Amino acid sequence: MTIPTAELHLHLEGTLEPELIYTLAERNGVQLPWADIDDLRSRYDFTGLQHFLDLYYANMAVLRTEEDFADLTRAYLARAAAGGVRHTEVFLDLQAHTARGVSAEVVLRGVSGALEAAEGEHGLTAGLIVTFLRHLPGEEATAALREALAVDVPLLGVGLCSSETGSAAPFREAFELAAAHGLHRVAHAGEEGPAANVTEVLDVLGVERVDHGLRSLEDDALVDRLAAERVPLTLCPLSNVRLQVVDSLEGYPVRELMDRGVVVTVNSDDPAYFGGYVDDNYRELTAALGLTTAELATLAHHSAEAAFVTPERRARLDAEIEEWRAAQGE
Ligand SMILES: Nc1ncnc2[nH]cnc12
Ligand SMILES: [Zn+2]
Repeated sequence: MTIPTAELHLHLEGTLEPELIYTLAERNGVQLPWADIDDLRSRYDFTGLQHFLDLYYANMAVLRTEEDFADLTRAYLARAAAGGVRHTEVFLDLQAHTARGVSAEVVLRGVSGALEAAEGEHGLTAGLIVTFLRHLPGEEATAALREALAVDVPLLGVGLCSSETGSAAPFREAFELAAAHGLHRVAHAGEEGPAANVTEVLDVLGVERVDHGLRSLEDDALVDRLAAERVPLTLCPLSNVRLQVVDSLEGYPVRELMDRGVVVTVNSDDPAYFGGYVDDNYRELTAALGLTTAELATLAHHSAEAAFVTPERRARLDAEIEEWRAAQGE
């Protein structure tokens, strides 16, 4: 039985599998620049974040209609549920679609409709986090949030992702607008960028969780702060290997961060690109580091603690994790 968990760092567009890219390209009459699906797959050998992002944004060209976004979301939810995900908070790069002429309404209705059906179909609760693109100007993030707020779909929060270059300060206004609307706030930082980027998103954007945050380890005082304030890090082990942020899972510092009191969680980031969904991340990390049942249960409990859910929902997830632990016989 796979470990029950919340998934808190998952880019919906990063679940776009090569097969679905080809299906949607055919459905929408989009000409792909690859010879065939194997040619596309052969390009998934990334030298770093920007190399990956270039392909990730290019592949989004096949997503055009509300049905496309609903199909993508349903495919992810079915795979996630099969892999033990009980609650998911899905990132959506809205600006990457509106920039291509797909309306916010088409995107948000397709995704949100599928997320709302997940509880009935899979017993899986889900929320939607609109992620701002850091390589674009801050005012465009604010405008994207206003567009999203004008569509009648429930939003859980906002995030910040894409290339980790430049200051996050231009996004302060967008994050303040989000806070004023009662939305949760997260941001990618300390993935390829330095520990100072983590401090910046905490202090300038007021984020409640940090996505990746691995390079926080370069600043002892920051690690102590994350632990003291119980600011969770949403780690993505397979992503970090595939984007060459770390050399291998054998040296992955998840145990070190747990031992130092940091609320670390395990997530998949862009599973269609990085060789695995969240259950694959748990399994490969366990194989590499020899994680015990108790350590795995702690990681899963961290995901419940870090999730933006009601105390009742959290308690149900914690109880499922304890049932899983008991079933392991340790
Ligand atoms: N790993 C990642 N880092 C930053 N932005 C992203 N967008 C999708 N995946 C990302
Ligand atoms: Zn990410």
